Amino acid sequence: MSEITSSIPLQINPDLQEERDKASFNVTELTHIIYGGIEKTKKRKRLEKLLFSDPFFQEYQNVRAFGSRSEYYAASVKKSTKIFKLRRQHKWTDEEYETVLDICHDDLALTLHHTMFIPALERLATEDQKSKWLTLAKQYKIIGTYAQTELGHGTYLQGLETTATYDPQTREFVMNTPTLSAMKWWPGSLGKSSNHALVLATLIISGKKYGMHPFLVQLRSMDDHKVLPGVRVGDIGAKMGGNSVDNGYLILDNVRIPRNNMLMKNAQVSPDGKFVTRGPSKANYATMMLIRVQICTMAYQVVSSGATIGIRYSAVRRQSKLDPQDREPKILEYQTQQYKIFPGLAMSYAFLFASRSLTRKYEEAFAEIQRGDFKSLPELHCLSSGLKSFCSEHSVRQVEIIRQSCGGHGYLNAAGLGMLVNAAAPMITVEGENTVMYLQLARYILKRFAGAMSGQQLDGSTSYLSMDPATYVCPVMSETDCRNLTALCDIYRYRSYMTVCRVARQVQHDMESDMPQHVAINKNLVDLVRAAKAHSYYIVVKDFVEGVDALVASAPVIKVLRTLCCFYAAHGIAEYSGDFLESEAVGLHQLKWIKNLQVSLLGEIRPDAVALVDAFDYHDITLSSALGCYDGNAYERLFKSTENDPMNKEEVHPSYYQYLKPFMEEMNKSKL
Ligand SMILES: CCCCC/C=C\C/C=C\C/C=C\C/C=C\C/C=C\CCCCC(=O)SCCNC(=O)CCNC(=O)[C@H](O)C(C)(C)COP(=O)(O)OP(=O)(O)OC[C@H]1O[C@@H](n2cnc3c(N)ncnc32)[C@H](O)[C@@H]1OP(=O)(O)O
Ligand SMILES: Cc1cc2nc3c(=O)[nH]c(=O)nc-3n(C[C@H](O)[C@H](O)[C@H](O)COP(=O)(O)OP(=O)(O)OC[C@H]3O[C@@H](n4cnc5c(N)ncnc54)[C@H](O)[C@@H]3O)c2cc1C
Repeated sequence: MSEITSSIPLQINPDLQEERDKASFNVTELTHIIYGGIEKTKKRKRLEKLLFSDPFFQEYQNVRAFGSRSEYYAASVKKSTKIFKLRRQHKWTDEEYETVLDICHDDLALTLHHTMFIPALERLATEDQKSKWLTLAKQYKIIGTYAQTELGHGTYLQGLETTATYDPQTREFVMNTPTLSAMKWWPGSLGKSSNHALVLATLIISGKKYGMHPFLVQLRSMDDHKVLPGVRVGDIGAKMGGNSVDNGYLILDNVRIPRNNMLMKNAQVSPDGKFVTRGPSKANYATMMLIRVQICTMAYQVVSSGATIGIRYSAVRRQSKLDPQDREPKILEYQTQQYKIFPGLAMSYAFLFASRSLTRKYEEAFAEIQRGDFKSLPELHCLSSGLKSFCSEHSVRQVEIIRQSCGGHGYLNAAGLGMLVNAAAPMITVEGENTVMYLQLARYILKRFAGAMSGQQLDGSTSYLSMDPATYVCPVMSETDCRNLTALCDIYRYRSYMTVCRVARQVQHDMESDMPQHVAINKNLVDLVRAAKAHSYYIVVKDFVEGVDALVASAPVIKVLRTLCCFYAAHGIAEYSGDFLESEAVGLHQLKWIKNLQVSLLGEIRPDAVALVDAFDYHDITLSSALGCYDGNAYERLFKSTENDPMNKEEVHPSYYQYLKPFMEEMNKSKL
């Protein structure tokens, strides 16, 4: 017993080293592909070194694990301000700053300032307004948030109740929260951190409503951070996760702001109260679309960090017996363990390619929109809505499966998986609740399908809806065909086509039976979401296949990525086999072959599993997991983590003197 210490061995756990030694490809080459080239990887490493040479970043992990809510929030404010100062000091570009946020985990108290406040100013303010407000925001001379959601409404933006009433006498807007349900509720960094908020409110001029518009409202004094007259603001309370962020409430009572505080890029109110719009009516929704695109990248980061922890731990954990003559095997040897974790590994690479492709499309469309050309907006809105929902839903579910696959230790905070699931869970809700976003996509698909039926030539992500289904023959004719990525992609495309076609016909049939449109739609909502999911799955598989096909890389890297891509596609068909059979994208024979392939691919991925997660190259501090550390010394790190546990500070806990001791004394004296 005396040999048991909590020090961490210097060497890599031999079980993990053994895995690294048998990798079939060069891990560094794949890391460069993931980060977009050698230079970017080097830059990230330099930034990591700079940040983590400061002991604060290590100490922060302890506060996060063991501190009170208030201590965690304070440490997170400190972390945010440290990063802001480093940014100024080192003159980081936006890209370098984004890299730093990725390295740091997205749990900064002031995160909304960067993720939403600044992008909203960039998208919604006029050039004059930008030169004032954006400059101040970028220099951290004001700290802001994006206050849209209310207690009564988050999804239905037309139902927002906060009002901005124009007063032409004083040339001001009067901001009001008319009811309890109108109070802003949820905005991040609102409760305690921000001194300004971009408040989304219904514009009223001379008693007439003009829809939702953005207004910049100062909330707190710039001298002492005290709340300004007419403003009530506070934190909404502890959440399942993300407790470093002060999501807040806000009540405005006749708060007057100058006319110029309405962000007027898309619509203007003249001094005498005339309302003029420019561009499409949804132009003020622009910031949400950006974040939806970013959530796909976050989903990649979430699932790839979960897979890293699960796979490294499974390579060092030994349990039970496979061969009765042999020692206990690594749990990674069990086929069932591989079946729990490898879908998350394959999904990581699928989402890497899908989020990259979506980001590229977003950047192209954004450049067009800046030039006043809005033609790509509907396609981009629907693509980003669908992929945001798909990637968040699948990544959160998969990380929870990985957490369960780590047995009891997966339940400890020190494992990092529970925290990851809880921090990532809101991706399903924020920036448009997933079902609602799938329905936005479904609405678009139905319109495009109707267009295709009337002979329109479609382009973009829905172009396949012009296909003639009669020409479809399942491209998998034999077991070997199942490895053909194009064939697998065709199966997804046809499944999507048939799912869309079925629901479109049903809606049309219901409407022709004299059902009002809204009744017909509501009667088919479940199938509409199914169609949006089938379409999104097809897009992700297509992006993965096309991404791998376009790669310029060594043969071993291409081979391992093709294997993962094949597994990702085969696994999806096996998991949703009912849908694929129902749509006749595959028959029973093909399904059997694809299921067999899926299982045999587990064994092919197995030797490269650790190398494939090493390629994500997450720093130990970023991963923040005793189970997933690079050196594989999971038990030592778990034991070490107990040193910081305040419960272990005293040999005898104060509660003993307060409660247990008197209780024991009473029990011992008792005659019963
Ligand atoms: C180891 C490495 C580290 C790993 C760890 C990594 C990360 C850390 C771990 C975890 C972190 C992960 C997650 C973090 C969690 C939280 C995230 C943090 C911050 C996020 C901030 C969140 C901020 C917010 O939520 S802000 C509020 C967002 N609110 C919404 O999104 C509201 C949703 N509602 C709407 O958008 C709309 O109401 C609507 C549903 C679209 C309906 O709108 P409506 O006006 O009613 O329109 P209608 O349906 O009638 O449609 C009309 C028409 O318009 C078209 N339309 C709609 N929207 C748009 C648009 N945006 N652009 C273009 N066109 C649009 C629509 O299609 C219709 O068109 P048509 O008429 O059919 O042609
Ligand atoms: C961690 C976190 C951070 C946030 N940060 C911000 C922020 O910074 N700023 C901000 O403004 N907001 C923020 N929000 C709010 C967030 O944007 C909303 O919660 C989100 O848009 C969902 O809206 P809701 O809460 O009104 O959900 P609801 O719309 O009430 O959803 C409840 C249920 O109703 C269903 N439903 C609703 N409408 C329909 C429909 N039309 N068809 C079918 N089903 C429907 C949904 O599918 C869901 O199942 C945050 C939320 C969270 C959890």
